[in-house]
Amino acid sequence: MASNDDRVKASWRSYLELCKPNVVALMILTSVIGMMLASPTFPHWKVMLFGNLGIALMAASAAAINHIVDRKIDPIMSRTRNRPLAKGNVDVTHALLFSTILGVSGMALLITQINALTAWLTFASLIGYAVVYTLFLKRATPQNIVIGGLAGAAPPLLGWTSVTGVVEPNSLLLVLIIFAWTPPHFWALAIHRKAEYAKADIPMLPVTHGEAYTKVQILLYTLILLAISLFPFITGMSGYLYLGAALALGLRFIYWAVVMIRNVRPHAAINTFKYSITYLMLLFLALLVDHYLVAYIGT
Ligand code: HEM
Ligand SMILES: CC(C)=CCC/C(C)=C/CC/C(C)=C/COP(=O)(O)OP(=O)(O)O
Repeated sequence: MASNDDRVKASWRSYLELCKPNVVALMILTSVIGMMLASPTFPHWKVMLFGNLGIALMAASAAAINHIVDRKIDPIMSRTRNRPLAKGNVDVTHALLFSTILGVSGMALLITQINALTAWLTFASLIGYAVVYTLFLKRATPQNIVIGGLAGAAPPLLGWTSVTGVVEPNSLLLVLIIFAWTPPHFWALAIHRKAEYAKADIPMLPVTHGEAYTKVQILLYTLILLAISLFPFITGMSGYLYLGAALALGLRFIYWAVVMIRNVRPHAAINTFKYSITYLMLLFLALLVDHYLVAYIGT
């Protein structure tokens, strides 16, 4: 029999799971880097702490709403059937309350400690993901994740505006990178999980247009991504170290897209999905290292 302690731990874990912590962690890495690139000096500790905390709370709130909206389809797919609401470990009322607490405290932090622009842009991202994508687009069109991807791509912009209070062109470049990255990131997983999405009646691209078509789309987006990822170098935001990293990481992504199209390797789709996460992490770290290296060498 489970002890009281086990039950408490299980419920903590369930609430943590509602936040999609790994996804939010990578988002926060991109918002931290957005903050650091926004100014030549290191951002004020208050902006770093309250800005990222506010953005993380709002993203986690959106993730919890996603769990609530998807509670009927999550039990159908093996990847999601153990989620807290799908399993009944957390009920809708508690999840809604939890999401509201996260969202309201995130918004309060951003408005009082950061600035109104960042707060409202973050709120727009929350609505974009939790309502526009999850409630409508996900069930309506195979272009769901392309349009919905804009919400997930926002964190570097949110980090940037936390520091500057204004939307600047370079911050939009970072958004564009994640926007172009999202289709290959997600469609690789969707190919791997095609049968489950079909079973749940969700019109993901591999279900509606087939695997071969989706793989070509992935290749096209990885080519676009490689091109877009060079913009920070072209505009002078980053230097040669970043250029080298963007080229190497981008070519590796294209390699995986081609491996998928050639259909000669088992597990190519899931490996491409895993690589997409490594790609984004390393690309943003390269932006960061380059930024401080250039500043250091320049002094
Ligand atoms: C609309 C846009 C996006 C869609 C549809 C999408 C979809 C997904 C899905 C279905 C998973 C699998 C989750 C699981 O197995 O539990 C996943 C995992 C992941 N995604 Fe995304 N994603 C999107 C945007 C992003 C963004 C913007 C980031 C970060 C900047 C991100 C980072 C991750 C990470 C780190 C994982 C691994 C999670 C884990 O291992 O627990 N995703 N994504
Ligand atoms: C405020 C802000 C920055 C908001 C962004 C919030 C956020 C956590 C976006 C995550 C994107 C994501 C994991 C989409 C997958 O949803 P899915 O429903 O297709 O995947 P699932 O089946 O794994 O739930």
